[in-house]
Amino acid sequence: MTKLSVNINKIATLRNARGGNNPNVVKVALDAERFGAQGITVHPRPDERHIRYQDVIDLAKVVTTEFNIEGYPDQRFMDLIRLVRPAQATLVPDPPQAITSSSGWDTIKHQLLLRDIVAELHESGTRVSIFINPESKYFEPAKNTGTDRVELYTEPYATAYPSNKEEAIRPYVEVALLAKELGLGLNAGHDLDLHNLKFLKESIPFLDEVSIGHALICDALYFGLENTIQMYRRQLEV
Ligand SMILES: CC(=O)[C@@H](O)[C@H](O)COP(=O)(O)O
Ligand SMILES: NCC(=O)COP(=O)(O)O
Repeated sequence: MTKLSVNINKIATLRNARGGNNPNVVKVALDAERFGAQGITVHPRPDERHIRYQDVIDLAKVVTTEFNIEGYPDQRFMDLIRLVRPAQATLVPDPPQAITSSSGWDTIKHQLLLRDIVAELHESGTRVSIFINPESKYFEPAKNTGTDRVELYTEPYATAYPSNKEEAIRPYVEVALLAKELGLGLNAGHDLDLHNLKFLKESIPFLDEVSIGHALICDALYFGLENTIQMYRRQLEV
């Protein structure tokens, strides 16, 4: 079964726009779980443009599905993970000023750094996933870091999907089979939506988890959050 983890970054974007507490990030997370989300994902960025570090602390107390915290493993991020001990930490190589995530790790260049980070996170009892591009050269070095999973960066797939879905999925199937051979768990995320999700799942049926935020929250403006989460869940029931 492929789990749907709902990324609620953009709920915090809307809340921060007016400076109050509406929408309430904790309430939305609990409602999302009640509506069928099998995980909650947040990405506290250093400038706290959306999810704040305090949000993470508050959410950790109440989330009952899998809590997945994404981010660059600087000291503040590592201290946060050690404090809240989420089910999963997803390491992303984003610089502080990045408008959004735009690449996976160079696990060749950063293998030793990542190996130490993974070991430290394992001490907190947290599963580790490493954000990765669909390039086979990065997968054995990723395995050598000791990470439990990798998360396929799916923006290139989403961009290419409308013009040629068979070509778009090809590198992802190749590296997914390699990950499986290496004994790596497999997540996927970024720019997944109601158009491209089903084909990804059909092509890689052994995906452990997809984390979806931007498109899902946008869809919820039209279909409602409960209906939207159910619509995304149905895309994964192939
Ligand atoms: C790592 C990734 O691809 C996304 O989870 C990321 O959290 C998106 O961040 P923004 O919501 O800040 O665009
Ligand atoms: N790891 C991907 C994620 O959590 C959400 O990415 P997006 O759906 O907001 O692009």
